[in-house]
Amino acid sequence: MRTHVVDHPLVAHKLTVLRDRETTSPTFRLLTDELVTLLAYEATREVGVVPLDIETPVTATTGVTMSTPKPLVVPILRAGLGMLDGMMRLLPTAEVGFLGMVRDEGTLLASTYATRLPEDLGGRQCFVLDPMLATGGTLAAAVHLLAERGAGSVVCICLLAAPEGVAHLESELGGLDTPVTVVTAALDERLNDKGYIVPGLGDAGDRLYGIA
Ligand SMILES: O=P(O)(O)OC[C@H]1O[C@H](OP(=O)(O)OP(=O)(O)O)[C@H](O)[C@@H]1O
Ligand SMILES: O=c1cc[nH]c(=O)[nH]1
Ligand SMILES: [Mg+2]
Repeated sequence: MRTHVVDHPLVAHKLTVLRDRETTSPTFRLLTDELVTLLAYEATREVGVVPLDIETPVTATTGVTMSTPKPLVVPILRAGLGMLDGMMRLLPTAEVGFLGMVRDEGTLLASTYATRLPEDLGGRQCFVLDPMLATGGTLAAAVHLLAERGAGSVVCICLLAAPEGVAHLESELGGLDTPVTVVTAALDERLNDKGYIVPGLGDAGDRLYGIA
C-alpha cells in the first residue's frame, strides 16, 4: 500500500480552518469540497487514458481521453458524501457507488448498513471517499469489499489519517493483489482513547451534517 500526503500550502491553509472548532457547518462543507478537488488532482495521477486523434483549428494532433470502463467513485456515508461533489468536479464522467458504514462508538468496530455497488467491478479503478482514516477499520472493510468484487485498483482519499490507521490498513491489505493507495491532506499525531484523531477536526459527519 502506498500513502501519499499532499504537501501544498493551500491544502494546509484550508485544513487549518477546517480543524478550527469555531468553523461552522456551511464553511466546513465548502472547505471540504475545495480540499477534495485539490486532493483529487493528486489521487487521479494514474487514471486511465487512451490516445485520441483530434483536429485543432490549425492541425491534426493526438491527445488523450478517459479510457473505459469509467472509474467508480465510492463515498462512504455519511461523511464521505461531503466529498462527492468536489471529486465529481474533476472526474465528471465517473460513475458513483455508495457504501453506508458506521463505527460503533464503544468497540470502534465498523459495520455496513448500505451497499449500492456493481456486483462485478471488472478491473475498474475505484476512488473511495472518506474524510477520516482513524483506526482504519472502515476503510479496510470498504477496500476488501471492492477487491472481492474485482476492483482493478483502489485509491482512498481522506482529509486526515492517523498513523495507527495507516499501519492497520498496511497489515490488513498487504496480502491483496489489488493495488491500494491512500491520499491524505495530513498524517496526524495519533488516536486518543476514544478513537478520535489528534489533533484532528472532531467528528467529520457531525461537523458536516449536525449531530446524528
Ligand atoms: O477509521 P475508523 O476508526 O473506522 O473511523 C473512521 C470512520 O468514522 C467516521 O464515520 P462514522 O462512523 O462517524 O459515521 P458518519 O460518517 O455517519 O458520521 C468517519 O467518517 C469514517 O467513516
Ligand atoms: O477523529 C475522528 C475519528 C473518526 N471519525 C471522525 O469523524 N473523527
Ligand atoms: Mg461520524
